[in-house]
Amino acid sequence: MADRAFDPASLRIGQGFDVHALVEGRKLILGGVDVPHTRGLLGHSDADVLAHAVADALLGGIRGGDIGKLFPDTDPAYEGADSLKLLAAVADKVRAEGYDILDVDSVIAAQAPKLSPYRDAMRENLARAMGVSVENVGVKATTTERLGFEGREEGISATAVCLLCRRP
Ligand SMILES: Nc1ccn([C@@H]2O[C@H](COP(=O)(O)O)[C@@H](O)[C@H]2O)c(=O)n1
Ligand SMILES: C[C@@]1(CO)OP(=O)(O)OP(=O)(O)OC[C@H]1O
Repeated sequence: MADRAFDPASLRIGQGFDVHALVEGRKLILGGVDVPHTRGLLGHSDADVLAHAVADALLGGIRGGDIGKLFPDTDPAYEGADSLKLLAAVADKVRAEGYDILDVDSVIAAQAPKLSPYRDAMRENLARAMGVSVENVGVKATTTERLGFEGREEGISATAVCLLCRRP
């Protein structure tokens, strides 16, 4: 790391969190992956709770509000929107503000279905959307041991953190 000297004041962290309800008759899209399941997430967009949490983490890092401010859920333009495209637009905004995306990590809280088979595909989709290496994108999954709304399979939540660096 000796050759990677940087001004610590150029670093920013961001945190994002999102929840969507599980309902019948919707696809379950997580990190851009169409996960086979009996129910899917309800939302104005494709309700990709993971992509939304990551987008909000990026926006937190630049103190840029949140995705609801950028892409209002009252705007028909975002009805059924591909959330990876919204995430790509947010990543472009981060770079336009003078920041590079160094690292992103995330957790999905879902009692079901089993998500580990889709983890790497989600990482690849998120990385491509943000224009970063897949090595710099983490996705994890946890149940909540049947506790809370995720545990009762009423919904799925996701949380994400990111590290940004202002270009010199
Ligand atoms: N929807 C999920 C939830 C969990 N996993 C994987 O199972 C592991 C154990 O989960 P616990 O909640 O019992 O700690 C977890 O670390 C994940 O690898 C999963 O794939 N999909
Ligand atoms: C993604 C957006 C797009 O209108 O809508 P939803 O899919 O409803 O998702 P949510 O996280 O509730 O709000 C953010 C909105 O920007």
